[in-house]
Amino acid sequence: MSEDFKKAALDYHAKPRPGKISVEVTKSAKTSRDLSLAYSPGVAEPVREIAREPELAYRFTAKGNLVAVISDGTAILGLGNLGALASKPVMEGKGILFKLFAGIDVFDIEVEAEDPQAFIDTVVRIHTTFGGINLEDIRAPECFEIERVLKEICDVPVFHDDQHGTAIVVGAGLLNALEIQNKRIGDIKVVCVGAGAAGVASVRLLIEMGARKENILVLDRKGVIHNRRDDLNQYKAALANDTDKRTLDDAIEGADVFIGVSGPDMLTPEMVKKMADKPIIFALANPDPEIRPEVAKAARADAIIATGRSDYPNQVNNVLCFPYMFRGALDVRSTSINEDMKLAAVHAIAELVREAPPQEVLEAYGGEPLSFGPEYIIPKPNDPRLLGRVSAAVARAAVDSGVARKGYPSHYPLKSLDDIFPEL
Ligand SMILES: NC(=O)C1=CN([C@@H]2O[C@H](COP(=O)(O)OP(=O)(O)OC[C@H]3O[C@@H](n4cnc5c(N)ncnc54)[C@H](OP(=O)(O)O)[C@@H]3O)[C@@H](O)[C@H]2O)C=CC1
Ligand SMILES: CC(=O)C(=O)O
Ligand SMILES: [Mg+2]
Repeated sequence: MSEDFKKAALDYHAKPRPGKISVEVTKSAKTSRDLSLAYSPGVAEPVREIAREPELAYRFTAKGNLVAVISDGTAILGLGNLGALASKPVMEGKGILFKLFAGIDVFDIEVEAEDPQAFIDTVVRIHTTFGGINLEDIRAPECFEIERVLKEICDVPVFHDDQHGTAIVVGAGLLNALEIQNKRIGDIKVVCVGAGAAGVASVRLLIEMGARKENILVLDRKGVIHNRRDDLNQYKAALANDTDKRTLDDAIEGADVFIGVSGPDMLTPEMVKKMADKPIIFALANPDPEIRPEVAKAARADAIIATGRSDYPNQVNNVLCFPYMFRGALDVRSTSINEDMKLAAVHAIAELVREAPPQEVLEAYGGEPLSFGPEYIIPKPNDPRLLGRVSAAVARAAVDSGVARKGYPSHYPLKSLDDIFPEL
């Protein structure tokens, strides 16, 4: 990042008021009658109703459109464990994306937790406030157990975005990239650098989508995860293969696909040159990818390249998923987010690039035409069609798989954010 850009980023966060998000009032509260309805004595009525029938919290409070974005700050982007408070700009950032793209209100919550159990206890104690829980930037392997336990206890959807949001968008981008490169998912050799939240979930989902475990080499800081290593946690061990390859340099030879969810500058031009014909390179570490697209492209003109950033083509980033995953889940009052809902999101996101994007998307990206191809394998984050398509696919899958407490919404598919609150 240039010094100018760093300063611009700090100014953006500081001015004209600190931070990126605020709370808004949704009802008139000007007159004494308004105040007597909003507060005392009128507020006692919904209190009594909710005490009698807890489901009525969805009718009388903001719960049904409110998501907690919760972190302990142990894996902030690719910056590492910088503590709960330092994660707040990212959590506020997720909050604005939830609001802008799916109309969902967010409280960002940064938890000072001495261990995973303390984090779990905190979330359990506050979860009733929310319609859904988005876990964010929690390091592996702790994140897996944290999510498992919270899913078991909480009766609202719990979703670790760095795991599943990332995996879903990787899956969608890869389906399209494979089609362009004329490769089949069951045949491809994959190298995934990063065996944390994003890496483990992405590899699991790719296997669910038809990739073969024996064709996937996963690496952590110590190199290739193979079945003669005795230092693997259970999540890494489940992805270990019987292989003699030990380093990224060994593993990348002949690979069709590189997925980077680790840290900056891991992949060298020499490694890219050793990949199979028509390679696919998803260098997704934030803020700095495993290889710069211009460097990868210079090494291999036939590569399709994606990053997690907004300043290059093909932004494979979980922002394409989490707002709409929660929109769909909230609108059918789903008790969880299951595999059917995830796969529905993969296909809904992937399919959007087959159709010409709306004019507003083209204008936001410099007016250049966008058509399905190596530089357009995944929708742009500001594509308004994501709201209708992805939330509808997720809601339908929730209803069909039996985790929804309400039927498929009669006001779906959503055409815009103006449609999200149907008349009661
Ligand atoms: N584009 C997107 O949408 C997203 C991108 N990401 C990015 O992916 C990265 C990982 O995030 P997340 O999974 O949440 O983090 P985790 O902390 O859960 O996992 C990080 C993983 O990367 C490995 N790793 C880190 N540095 C290296 C290295 N130098 N060589 C090899 N492996 C390395 C770690 O190895 P070890 O296990 O040995 O410690 C670990 O397995 C971050 O940069 C994040 O910004 C994450 C989510 C979404
Ligand atoms: C995008 C995101 O969630 C991350 O980099 O952690
Ligand atoms: Mg994250």
